[in-house]
Amino acid sequence: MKQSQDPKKLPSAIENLEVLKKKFSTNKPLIFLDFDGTLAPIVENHEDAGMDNETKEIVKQLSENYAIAVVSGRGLSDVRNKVGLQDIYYAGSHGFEIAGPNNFEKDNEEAQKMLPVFDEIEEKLQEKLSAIEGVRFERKKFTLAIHYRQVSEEKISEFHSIIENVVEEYPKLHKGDGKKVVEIKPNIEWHKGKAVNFLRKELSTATNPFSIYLGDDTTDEDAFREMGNGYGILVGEHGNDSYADYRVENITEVKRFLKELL
Ligand SMILES: O=P(O)(O)OC[C@H]1O[C@H](O[C@H]2O[C@H](CO)[C@@H](O)[C@H](O)[C@H]2O)[C@H](O)[C@@H](O)[C@@H]1O
Repeated sequence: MKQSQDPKKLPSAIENLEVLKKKFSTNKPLIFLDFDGTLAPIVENHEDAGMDNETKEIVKQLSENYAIAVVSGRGLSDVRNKVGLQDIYYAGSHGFEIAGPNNFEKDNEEAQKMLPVFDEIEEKLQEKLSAIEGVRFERKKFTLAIHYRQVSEEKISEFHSIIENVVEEYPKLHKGDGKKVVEIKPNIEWHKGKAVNFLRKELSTATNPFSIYLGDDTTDEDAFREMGNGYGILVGEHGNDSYADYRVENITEVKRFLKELL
C-alpha cells in the first residue's frame, strides 16, 4: 500500500526529467490533469480562473499525441468551457460527471438521485450563511462549493461551524475541503481516484495502463493514492502529506514538464 509523505521530500519531476522522459519513451502515458492550481492559477473569484494561451496550446498539442482527461472539482460544463477542447475526456464535479468525445457521458447514478437534496441544502446554507460577508456559492451538478477566500479571518470558524451543523442533518452528504473552499458532496465511495480508474479503462485497452496525474489539492490525493502503474505529480503544496511520486513547484513548472512531453 502506498505511503504518504512530506511533499518537500518528493523528488522534483523537473530535476528528474531525463529519467522520466526515458520512461515515457517506452511507456506512453495516459495524461490526467487537474484544472485549478494545475492548469489555471488560483485567483480570487472562481469565475475568473482560466488557462493562459501558452497552456491552452500545450494541452491542445498534447491531445494530438496522447489520451488526455481533465479531472476537476468544477462542474463538467464549466471545466469543459474553460479548457475548450472537444476531443478529450473530462471528469467534473470531482468525478461524479464524466464526458468525452463522440457524446460519451457517464453521470454517477447514485449521485443523480441526490439532486433534490442538494437543492434543499443549498437553500438552507444560503440563508444561514447570508450574514457572513464574502461567502460565495458555486453549484455544480453533483457537488456544492462554498468559497470563503473573501471571508474575513475572524468569521472563518463561524462559517465552518454553520456548515458542519447543517451537513450533520444530511447523512447522504458529506463535507470535504479544498483551497479556501468547502465542498458538499454525495456521501458515496466515489472521488477523483475512482473516476481516473474508470477513465483508464475507457482510454486504453491495456489492463493497467501507464498513467500520470498532475494535481495540486487534497482532492487530487485520491487520484495519487489510486495510481497503480504510473506517477502522481503534486503541484506546489496543500498543507498535508502527499501520496504523489514527484513534485513540481508551480504552474510554470507544470508547463515546462508538459512541454517536454510534446
Ligand atoms: O479540482 P480542481 O480543478 O482543482 O477544482 C477545485 C476547485 O477549484 C475552484 O476553486 C479553487 O480555485 C478558485 C479559482 O482560482 C479559487 O478562487 C478558490 O478559492 C479555489 O478553491 C473551483 O471554483 C471549485 O469548484 C473546484 O472544486
